[in-house]
Amino acid sequence: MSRTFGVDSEVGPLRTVILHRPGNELRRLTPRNNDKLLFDGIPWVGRAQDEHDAFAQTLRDRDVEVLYLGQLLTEALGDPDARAVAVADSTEDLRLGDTLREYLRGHLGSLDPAGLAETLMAGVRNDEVRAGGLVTSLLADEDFLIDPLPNLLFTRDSSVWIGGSVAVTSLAMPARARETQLTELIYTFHPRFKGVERIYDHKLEHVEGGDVLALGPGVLAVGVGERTTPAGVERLARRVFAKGLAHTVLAVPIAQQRATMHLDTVCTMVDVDAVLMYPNMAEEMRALAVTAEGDELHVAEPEPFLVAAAKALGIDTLRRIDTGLDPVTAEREQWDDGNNTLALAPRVCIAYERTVETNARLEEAGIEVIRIAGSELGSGRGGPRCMSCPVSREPLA
Ligand SMILES: NC(=O)NCCC[C@H](N)C(=O)O
Repeated sequence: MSRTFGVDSEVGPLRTVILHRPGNELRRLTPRNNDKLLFDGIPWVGRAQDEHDAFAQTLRDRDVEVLYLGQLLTEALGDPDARAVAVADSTEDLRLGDTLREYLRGHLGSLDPAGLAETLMAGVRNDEVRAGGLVTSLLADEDFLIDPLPNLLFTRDSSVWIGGSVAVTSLAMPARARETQLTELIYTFHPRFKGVERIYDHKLEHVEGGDVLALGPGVLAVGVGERTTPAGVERLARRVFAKGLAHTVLAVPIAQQRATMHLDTVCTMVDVDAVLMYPNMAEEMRALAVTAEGDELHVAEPEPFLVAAAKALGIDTLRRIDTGLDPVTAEREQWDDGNNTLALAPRVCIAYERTVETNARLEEAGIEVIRIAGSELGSGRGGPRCMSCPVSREPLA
């Protein structure tokens, strides 16, 4: 089946999506490194894989094509130029020193595409290579020479499609920064994506895909908080305006804390005119509407988010459905990613089964909720939207 690229809304029928089946990179998590690697616990990897397989099957059952990041990376690394970039980029770290860097470059260069892809994702421990030399001897056995990337699971954050162009993002947390080296490789070297216009790259100001919501054709909302920076949204706005990919970017300040790390942890769209929102924050959420004024940016005064969004979309109101039932349930279910739904089409979404009250609210509002298990997947603090990067959605009729 041939499908074109492009995403101009949150809810247009989903056609193609990139997921990452969790693998050995999750087996690197220990109680000593899980905080730094942005996981709340140590997932049972086999069960996480089962849950993820069921998620992927749910998508296929609804006629969504599922691409896997690991597979795309392996295929991209079939190109010798891609391998050279991958080896150079993954060994830049100043912790390595010259001797170890040279050794590692030789080691990585000897791997086949699948082996190299696996190593780039799962990382390399000091005791897994017999490098020799001073740095090797001084590092502990369990020190990573190349850090593992357990958050690859959250493909939403490391690239985002805006119209028919893709933005390789710039991730703020050191534990995730290298993920975008991999998405950059995929979009540069994979035959499927050759020639696609790229409007952002991983060396620019921080922007994370979980903060970018395509509210409707021509309208983006971008959360600015723990991850995406004010300078990041400014840069992204300039780029999308220059390419005619949007007429309005709503910059939405969100609390700089883990519970609300991305805009999609507090707000996702479930219909062309309805959002699921975390009620404990909904009242105070504001947006600054940014539009183009020649080559400059025009920034409007802050307005309530729902008001600014409805105006930009040219509709009377954006309906709000609340996470949870009371403030405490809302707080628990927001933490468990009840907010983080993935729309398959207007009024159809995937949600974690555990966020019982939120799912009931959605159904009361006429939204079909397809429930998936996420007891293990959830330990990385991300839900169905975080775990998916839509590459193609049908335009809204
Ligand atoms: N869009 C999202 O909210 N993604 C979830 C990212 C979770 C990951 N452990 C992180 O802290 O970045």
